[in-house]
This record gives sequence, C-alpha cells and structure tokens, in this order.
Amino acid sequence: TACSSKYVLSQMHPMWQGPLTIPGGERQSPIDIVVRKSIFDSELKPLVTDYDPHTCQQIWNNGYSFLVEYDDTTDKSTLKGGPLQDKFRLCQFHFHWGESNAWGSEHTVDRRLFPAELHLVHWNSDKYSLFEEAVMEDNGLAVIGVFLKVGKRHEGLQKLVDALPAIRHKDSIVEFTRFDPVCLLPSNTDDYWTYHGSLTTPPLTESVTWIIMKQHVEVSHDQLAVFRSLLFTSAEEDVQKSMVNNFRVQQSLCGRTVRSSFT
Ligand SMILES: NCCOCCOCCNC(=O)c1ccc(S(N)(=O)=O)cc1
Ligand SMILES: [Zn+2]
Repeated sequence: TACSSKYVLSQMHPMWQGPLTIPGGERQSPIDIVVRKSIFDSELKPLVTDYDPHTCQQIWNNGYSFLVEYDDTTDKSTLKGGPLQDKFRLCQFHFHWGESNAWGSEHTVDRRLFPAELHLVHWNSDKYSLFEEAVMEDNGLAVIGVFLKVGKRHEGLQKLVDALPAIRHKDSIVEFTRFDPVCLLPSNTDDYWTYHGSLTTPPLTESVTWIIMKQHVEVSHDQLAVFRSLLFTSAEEDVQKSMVNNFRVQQSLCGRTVRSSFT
C-alpha cells in the first residue's frame, strides 16, 4: 500500500515527473478528514497567535504558489498553544487553489473540496535555530490550514490581491510590508482538527503538525480569479501556463488519528 512503499506513483501534477521517493511515507499530507472518525481531545488548548505585521517583508511567485514571507530571525510573530508544546515562528504563508471554484483545497472534510486553502507555515524556535533545520525534524513545523469559500469580498485579502499582478511570473518578487495575517484567520480559531503529517510539496518531509481550522473564511469570486491570473512560468519561457490546480492529491491516513479540539 502507499503507506509502506518507498515509492509513490508520480503525482498527477505536471511539476512532478517520475516516481518520488519519500521518507517512509507513513505520514504524508494532505488527507481527507473523516469527521466522525476524529477523536475529541479535551487536552487540546486554544491556539495562541501573536503576529507582528512589521515582520512582513516580501511576496513572491516561487513557480508553484505565491508566498508572503516574514522575518523569522526573532520571535516576533509566533504561534503556540493548540496541540503544540513549544513556541513556533511564522516564516511564510501561501495558498493552494483550483482552476474552478469546484476544487482547489489540499485537505478535504468528509471528501468535501473547497476552492482554496491557506497555509500559515511556522517552525519550532524553541528546539531549532533555522527553518532549514526544523523542516527535517518530527516536531519541526506547524502549519495552520484555513479553507476558503467563495462569497463576500475579504477586505483584508485585497491588499495582497492588489500585489499579485506585480508577481505574475515565476521568480518575481516585490516588497510587501505591514500585513497582519491574523485577518486571514476565521473568527473562531478554537475549533480545529490536528494530525501529524508532511509538507505537501517536495521535499515532502514528515515534520508537520497540521492544525486545520473547522471554520472557513470567505473571499470573493473576483479575488480568487486574480490568484488564477498568476503563472507557473517565468517571463523568459515561450509557453505561459496559468498557476491553477497547485494542490497535492489526498494521501493515505496509514492508521493515523485525527484529533479534534471540539465535540
Ligand atoms: N530541498 C532540500 C531541503 O529543503 C528543505 C526546505 O524546503 C523548503 C521548501 N518547502 C517549503 O518550505 C514548504 C513549506 C510548506 C509547505 S505546505 N504546502 O505543506 O504548507 C510545503 C513546502
Ligand atoms: Zn501549502
């Protein structure tokens, strides 16, 4: 099964050709969250985010998504609480989305797909001194996942949407400052699912404590359309490819337990 083999069939995504070797492969992400099989854990605490918008530095197109990157050289923008024992530093956030509103998220809830998913990426600064170190360790990373639904316009997102035309092509980057990512979190951050998984893109390392918000946030159709105006390809390439469907398919649970902070 996909849980024991060292190889997985090459992902359908154009960027990955040929078999990928993954470490073990027993705790890969994303997954389908089967709500009735998740286990309520009363020990799970509320999330505590403490983000400083002044640590926001730049926004760039890495050829797979667009990343908003934060200065993670000090403990200025942090995440603790929830399922976490240590303090984690925010290093970047990014999204995954589809070519249509019918799909685009990486995680699913009872097989339900959302048009997009936000990932806020943090690393364990109590135990490690660099992201690159933490990314290789079991308890190295914590990623908050937030589902996006199409509905009313998200005022806080608009500043980010307005910056996207400047980074249409792969490897383009612009300064992006004073953005507080707390505006992208749902009003209720006490209700979440959590499980141990991996990065959803290479190097797919199994170092992530996933924290998936139960409550989604709404963005407008037009805001999501601007995400789809980005390109996978650099300005030099002849054929321009729209940046859409940049999600990984759901992976086997391999006997893992998904815990919930709510009943
Ligand atoms: N390339 C060899 C070692 O690389 C280690 C660092 O990897 C950096 C690139 N990847 C990421 O930072 C990275 C971060 C988050 C997610 S995700 N989609 O799981 O939230 C996926 C990938
Ligand atoms: Zn991601």
